Amino acid sequence: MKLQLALDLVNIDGAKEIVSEVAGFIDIVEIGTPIVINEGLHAVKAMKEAFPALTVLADLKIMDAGGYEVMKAAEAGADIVTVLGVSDDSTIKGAVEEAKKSGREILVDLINVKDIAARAAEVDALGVDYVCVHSGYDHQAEGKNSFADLQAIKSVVKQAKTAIAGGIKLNTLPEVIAAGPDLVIVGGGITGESDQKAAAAEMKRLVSQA
Ligand SMILES: O=C(CO)[C@H](O)[C@H](O)COP(=O)(O)O
Repeated sequence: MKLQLALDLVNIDGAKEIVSEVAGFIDIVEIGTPIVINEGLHAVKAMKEAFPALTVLADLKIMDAGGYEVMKAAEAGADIVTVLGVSDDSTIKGAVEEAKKSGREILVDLINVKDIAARAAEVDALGVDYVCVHSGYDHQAEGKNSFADLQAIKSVVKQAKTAIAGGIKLNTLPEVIAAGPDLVIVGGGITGESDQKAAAAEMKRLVSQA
C-alpha cells in the first residue's frame, strides 16, 4: 500500500518546502488542482525538477480532450495524471492512449459519480492504472467520506489499482487501511498538522504494514 501527499492550498515554494520535510515518508506527491489553477503546469515541472526521484501526480481532473491534456502534463514531468470518471469514455481512452506512449499512468477520479461500482468496472475495462474513490471538499463539508465506496469498487476493479482520497486523517487511516486500497491519498491530514513530518512518518508506518 502506498501513500500520496496531496498539496492543494500552497504555492510552488510552499509545496517544495513541505516535500523537503516529508519526502522520505511519501511515495507520490500530488500537485493539486488549486495549485495548477493558480500556477499552471509550471508547478508540476518545478516539483519534478526539485525531487526527480519522487513520483509526481498532476491532479488536472481532466473532463475533455484527454489525449492533449495528458500530453501537456507529461511534457511538464507528470508521472500520473487524473481524469474524471464522469467524463466520456472517449476522453478516458484518449488519456490512456497518450499516457502509454510515454510510460505515464492515468488515475480516474470517481468524484461525483452516482453508480460508483458500475463506473469503476467500466473505467477499469478501459485500461486505466488507478480507480480512485473521492469525497471532495464540498462533500467533506457535508460530513461525507468515501470509505463505503472503496469497499464497493474493490470487488469490481480487476486490473487497475484502487485508491481513496478525501479528508483522511490519522484517526481514520486504520479504517481506510482495513478496506485494502493500493493507494491512500492524504492532503490536510498531513499539511494541516503542526508537525507535518511526524504525521507523514506515522501514516507511512501504518500503510507500510498493510
Ligand atoms: O483533490 C482534492 C480535492 O478535490 C484533494 O487533493 C483530496 O481531497 C485530498 O486532500 P484532503 O485529504 O485534504 O481531502
